[in-house]
Amino acid sequence: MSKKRFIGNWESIKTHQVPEWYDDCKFGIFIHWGLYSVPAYAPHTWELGEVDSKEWFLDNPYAEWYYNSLNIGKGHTYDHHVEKYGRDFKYEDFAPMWKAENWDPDKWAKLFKKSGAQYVVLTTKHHDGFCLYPSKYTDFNCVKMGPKRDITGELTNAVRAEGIRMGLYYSGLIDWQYANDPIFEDDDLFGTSSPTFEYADYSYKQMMELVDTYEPSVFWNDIGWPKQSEEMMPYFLAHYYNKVEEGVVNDRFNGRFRDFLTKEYKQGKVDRSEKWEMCRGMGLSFGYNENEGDEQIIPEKDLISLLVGTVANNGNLLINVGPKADGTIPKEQEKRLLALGKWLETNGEGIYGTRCSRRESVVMDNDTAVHFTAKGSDLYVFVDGLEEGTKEFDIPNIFGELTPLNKELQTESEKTASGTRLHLKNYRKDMYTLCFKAAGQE
Ligand SMILES: C[C@@H]1N[C@H](CN)[C@@H](O)[C@H](O)[C@@H]1O
Repeated sequence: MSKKRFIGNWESIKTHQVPEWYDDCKFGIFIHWGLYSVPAYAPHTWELGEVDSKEWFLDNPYAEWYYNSLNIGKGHTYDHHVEKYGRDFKYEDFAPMWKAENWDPDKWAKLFKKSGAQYVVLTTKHHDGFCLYPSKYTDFNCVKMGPKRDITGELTNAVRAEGIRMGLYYSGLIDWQYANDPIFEDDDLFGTSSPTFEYADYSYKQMMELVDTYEPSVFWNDIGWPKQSEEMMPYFLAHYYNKVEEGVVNDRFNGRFRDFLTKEYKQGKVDRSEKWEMCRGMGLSFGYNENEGDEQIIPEKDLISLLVGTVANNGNLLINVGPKADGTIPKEQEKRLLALGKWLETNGEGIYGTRCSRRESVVMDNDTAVHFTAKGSDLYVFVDGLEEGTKEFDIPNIFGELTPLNKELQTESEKTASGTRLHLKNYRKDMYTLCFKAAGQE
């Protein structure tokens, strides 16, 4: 079949279909790495959405917002900066300190492979405006200074060599090299961000050079798109889809278009009728935060539950890693990725390549949950949140044999008036969420 061609108008763009791969893959890894990884500091305060934006920005837990936390001139991060680096030390002064001296992109790619991730999304330019690729339009980039390497290029090659798709994040509306009024609340995000035609032109040209140079499978725009160039959006999207046939974009293009909806932590309206993706840090931050160790980040059990609950409701999970400035991934984050990968080795059949079941998730009275996925006529039943040593568990409205994907698990199924009672002989909590195949029962 000849390749579909798009032209730069909304009528053409709106014929774009979400490619199967994005529905099949279920799990990706976000990477926030940049100058903010040098100070690697934020207070461990709230999860996004827990407090209103006025409180949020004063003690921002996002370590990748270090620049703004200095710009507002108060709060924990500002006080920490003055004490450790001095009042006159500018954010840009971190650039020569970022060496990435221990960075081995192949090692990262192999870890991502072991985690079971099917795609990666790397920050190519976050809000601070520092580019993790040799942009033709600014020298404020990681080849001209700091690591003096094409981080995006090297990681793209390493990730693709492992058969994983590469996506790119770009901060479309905020670039503190073009507009850096301090942001004290959400309204400032959209009211004062990058108000010039100059920036609109700059960002359009950077997004095009990213597409042409790296041909990313995912173009993950953030915050929004400059109003001054909104009418250029269809041209960008047509160019992107013509260049990257299986490319997808998220929903952060001023609400004008999307291939998938996004949730960030618990923020964002999604429903299972449309493809969506949930992103979050392993802790409260995307960028590495020295205040987030093993105790402050999501436990393996909850990360696996998050994946299952997201996939069962038509979502992908994009879990973030925040590497250290030297290029190593914090041990506690690596541990979570390996736990995910080990669980997926056993239970991935009920995750990858599945679609939403016609059955919706059920929360049981003892706080356990039953989630469903489907693959053709086969149903996969996930039992989540069992206590250590649980001996039996009732699954409503499913009748017949339930075969555990975890071959270590010894079970017996007993038909009851309302469904199936599972007798679990040796459930251990390190088995995490259990998955059973109910052949032909979707
Ligand atoms: C994925 C996250 N998106 C938010 C904007 N909603 C950013 O402000 C944050 O730093 C991170 O990149």
